[in-house]
Amino acid sequence: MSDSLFADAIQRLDLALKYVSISEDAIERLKFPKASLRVSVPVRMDDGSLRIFQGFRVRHDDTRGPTKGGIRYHPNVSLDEVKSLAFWMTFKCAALGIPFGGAKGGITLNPKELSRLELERLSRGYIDAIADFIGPDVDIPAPDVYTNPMIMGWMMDRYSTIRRQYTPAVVTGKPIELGGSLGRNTATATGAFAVINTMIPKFDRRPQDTTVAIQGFGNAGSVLAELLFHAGYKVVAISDSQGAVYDRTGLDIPSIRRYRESNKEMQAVYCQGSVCSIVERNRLTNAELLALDVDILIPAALENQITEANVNDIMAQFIFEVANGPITSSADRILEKKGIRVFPDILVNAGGVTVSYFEWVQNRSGWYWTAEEVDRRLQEKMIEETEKIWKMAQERSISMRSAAYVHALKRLGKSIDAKGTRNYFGRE
Ligand SMILES: NC(=O)C1=CN([C@@H]2O[C@H](COP(=O)(O)OP(=O)(O)OC[C@H]3O[C@@H](n4cnc5c(N)ncnc54)[C@H](OP(=O)(O)O)[C@@H]3O)[C@@H](O)[C@H]2O)C=CC1
Ligand SMILES: O=C(O)CCC(=O)C(=O)O
Repeated sequence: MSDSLFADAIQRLDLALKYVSISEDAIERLKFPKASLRVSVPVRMDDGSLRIFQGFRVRHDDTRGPTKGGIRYHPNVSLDEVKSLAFWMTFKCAALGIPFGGAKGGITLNPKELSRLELERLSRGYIDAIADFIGPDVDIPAPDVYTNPMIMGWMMDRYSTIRRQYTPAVVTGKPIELGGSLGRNTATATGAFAVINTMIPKFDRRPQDTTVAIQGFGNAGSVLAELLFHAGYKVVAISDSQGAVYDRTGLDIPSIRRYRESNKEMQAVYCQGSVCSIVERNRLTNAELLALDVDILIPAALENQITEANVNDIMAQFIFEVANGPITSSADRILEKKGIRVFPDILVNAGGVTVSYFEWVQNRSGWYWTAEEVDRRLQEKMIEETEKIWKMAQERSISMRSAAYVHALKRLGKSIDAKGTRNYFGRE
């Protein structure tokens, strides 16, 4: 296996190309990001010192529209990671039929070590550094790991100041008061829940007989855990960066979420209460959670969690990828051979970007939708595209991942070819 995440991501493209005929030019184009920006962001810290942070923004492909993708604050952020995340965004938007290309951004840091004011200065400084690279018709950021609506609000405000124009459509996932969409904060989980509810009955399973383990209890994982709980699924294990907790009779997810919410320190940006300090019994490591004998495993934290090293420990029958890239391509091949059904990130977690698209449409039109309208359109989109991908997987006897890539590639290939080779590649 290659040690580069991007090289590994490209392997998914190569695999899907066996099942779809698109022009060589289009394929070549998709193997390289359109543009990558690396910036230094100087931040005056509360103690008066100056720290320089490394930031990135990568635009992978804009054939189908302005590029779109979140911004991550994490110690492991690198150009390789951001390129891969941008690549997946291109395929996610195409798989869902959203008129956007793919992008991603990030800053390398542990945001939990910064005060709220330091975070605000960092977020505004990042926008100062990338302002010429983004825009409502060019590239539109959103939240990802360890970023949230408050940070998106600061970013939108800073961009508007630079442009001397109120520009809500430059960023999505904003606070409602600054033009955010109802339903964006829960959209990733709601979309994943729609995929699970569409797929699980096809295997003659009922929620009440189905056990679930979820790695990651943030925006995506915690909301999804609660949706599954209310639908009758037995959520037996959850985790965060501190470790996992397990109860084979099922965890009371709403109480855990309520406890965390009520104990958030008022000034803290990141929730301080780990699930491990809330549920004190049956502690596990994250590695042990992945190996639990459950029906459904949901990685909802970071990439590269299931690799060749631990793939043979996996006992779940279904894996729904809420995180981006949680399974390496070599582990994926082994899971397929073992008959474990994997539902891919570019479909399962696409609810987030779908409602981001709705937010952008609302910002552009100045007409704001009700929560019911957002939810109705999200459900419609997620179920329709899940069914199309499932049908293709059945008809061609291929994995859901390959089917999702083929589905996306067909849309991408048509758009790339429609542009014409002369225009696109500068040929005479
Ligand atoms: N937010 C969105 O709209 C979308 C997110 N995604 C993807 O979903 C995944 C999660 O994102 P999101 O929920 O927004 O992020 P959050 O920042 O809200 O939450 C991240 C969660 O992952 C936990 N975590 C961090 N490191 C580890 C680790 N090493 N092992 C286990 N858990 C860990 C965190 O724990 P702790 O609280 O202890 O720090 C936290 O519970 C990411 O892959 C992201 O790219 C995909 C589409 C859209
Ligand atoms: O909402 C968006 O625009 C992008 C969300 C995101 O980063 C993702 O889907 O991975």
